[in-house]
Amino acid sequence: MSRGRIWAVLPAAGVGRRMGGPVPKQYLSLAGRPVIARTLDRLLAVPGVAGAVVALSPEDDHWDAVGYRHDKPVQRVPGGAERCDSVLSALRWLCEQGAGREYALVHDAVRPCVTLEEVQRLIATAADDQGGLLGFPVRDTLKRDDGAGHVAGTTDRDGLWHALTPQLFPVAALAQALERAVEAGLTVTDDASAMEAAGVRPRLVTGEATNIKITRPTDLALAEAILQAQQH
Ligand SMILES: Nc1ccn([C@@H]2O[C@H](COP(=O)(O)OP(=O)(O)OP(=O)(O)O)[C@@H](O)[C@H]2O)c(=O)n1
Ligand SMILES: C[C@](O)(CO)[C@H](O)COP(=O)(O)O
Repeated sequence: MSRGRIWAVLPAAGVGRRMGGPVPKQYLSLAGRPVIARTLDRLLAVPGVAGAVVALSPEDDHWDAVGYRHDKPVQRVPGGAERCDSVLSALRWLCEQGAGREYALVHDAVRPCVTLEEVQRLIATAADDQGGLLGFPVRDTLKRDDGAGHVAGTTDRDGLWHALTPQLFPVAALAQALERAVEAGLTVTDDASAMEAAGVRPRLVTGEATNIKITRPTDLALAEAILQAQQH
């Protein structure tokens, strides 16, 4: 059971190198609406979510044109050089507002197909000090390469999960864990890995494989098909 308010935290300061093109992928049109607007719609529709903090590049000149409006508050903060810096910026802002003991539901701005059901499952299971993340078990056979285009071995997939977002943690605890991970020079590609480095064992909560991250050009058409399928 949640002991405090929950704030959606959206890192949205990336440049989308793998997507390419002049417009960062969070601002590309997905079925007639910017990706980031669709993602915000989904998270702010969750009854327990009080509002959102979006971390944008200091050079961002697209957000204002989106003109995003919602009954719940949406705060813009400056993002940083890496995803973890952008998340930290949003968490620091929340701490300044006195929300350090509340919860951050950190979600990539470029995962617009996340469902209400999976977010509610995460909140119902993981709103405590341990926190948790959505994920799903690896389904395919895994190969390790030898660096020269041949198979060096087959890796046991038993117990391996794909990490998704959202990831849910207490605001101040996650901020401290990320700060320490950055200071220690650790590579933290998600929020849970900073908490793991701090000795926490976040819960793995089953999410949907359709909660894709728009990363490469073909993902846009895939996301559009997923959104269409979700309407039926
Ligand atoms: N300095 C950064 C880098 C990434 N992100 C955000 O983190 C999320 C997931 O990152 P990713 O898919 O890697 O986005 P990009 O960094 O934009 O993509 P790429 O790695 O291809 O450049 C995205 O919402 C992205 O905007 C961020 O807020 N700040
Ligand atoms: C946070 C994340 O979405 C979890 O899958 C992911 O780590 C983002 O970064 P990536 O470099 O695209 O894996």
